[in-house]
Amino acid sequence: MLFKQKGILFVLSGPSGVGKGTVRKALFKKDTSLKYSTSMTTRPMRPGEQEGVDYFYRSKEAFEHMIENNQLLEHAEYVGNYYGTPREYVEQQLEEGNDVFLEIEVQGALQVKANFPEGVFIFLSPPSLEELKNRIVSRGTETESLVMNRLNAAKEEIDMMDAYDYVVVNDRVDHAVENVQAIVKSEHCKRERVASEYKKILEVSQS
Ligand SMILES: Nc1nc2c(ncn2[C@@H]2O[C@H](COP(=O)(O)OP(=O)(O)O)[C@@H](O)[C@H]2O)c(=O)[nH]1
Ligand SMILES: Nc1ncnc2c1ncn2[C@@H]1O[C@H](COP(=O)(O)OP(=O)(O)O)[C@@H](O)[C@H]1O
Repeated sequence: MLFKQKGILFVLSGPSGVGKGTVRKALFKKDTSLKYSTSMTTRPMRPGEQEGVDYFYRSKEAFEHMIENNQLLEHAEYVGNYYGTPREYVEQQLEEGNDVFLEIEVQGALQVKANFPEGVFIFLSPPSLEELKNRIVSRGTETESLVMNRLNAAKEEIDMMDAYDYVVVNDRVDHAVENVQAIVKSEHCKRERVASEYKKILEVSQS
């Protein structure tokens, strides 16, 4: 009997401004075996962003239609906009044996954990709240009141750290990327071991 292994779902999450996007982009330059799931959002496109690359940009109505039709694996309202993960791409890639990588905020990660407890959940943490504030301000994409909203959300999100399998501190981008790569490698080794034990049991039971 042929034993086909499913892919692993990796979820990178953490507060806004911690560097999730930066770390994910640097990781994808080094690791081409992971499939990135592009999210859908109702927030306006920022300069330099592209439809289908950074996000799928949709109206509130179109997004709500996706929710009603159960076409999102998870979704969250974050600082006044919707963000969500299209279900079909993720399920199809995992079924084909490909590893899928999500980069999402904390409420969404907790929903994915409820539906996919076998996923691997990584919390990207700032070295300090002070440094988090510096990063949000220096990125220059938010007004002062939005910076405060994001920092307040961050404090609540940091309290959720215990629900994750791993915590990676984003002190330096290259360190954080190496740590995420080490997690990916180690999860592969674990799954390989489990698969080879499973194969042995199948062989014994069929002989
Ligand atoms: N739940 C959920 N959060 C998402 C998704 N895509 C992006 N996010 C998160 O939504 C938050 C806001 O994203 P964005 O407006 O692009 O700002 P930035 O990531 O802080 O530059 C970030 O924490 C993202 O990681 C998604 O599909 N689902
Ligand atoms: N390790 C790091 N050290 C210093 N600045 C960083 C680091 N990681 C990310 N940044 C900067 O912090 C800001 C927020 O990063 P970003 O990737 O947009 O965060 P997120 O996707 O979590 O909201 C950006 O200006 C980015 O260049």
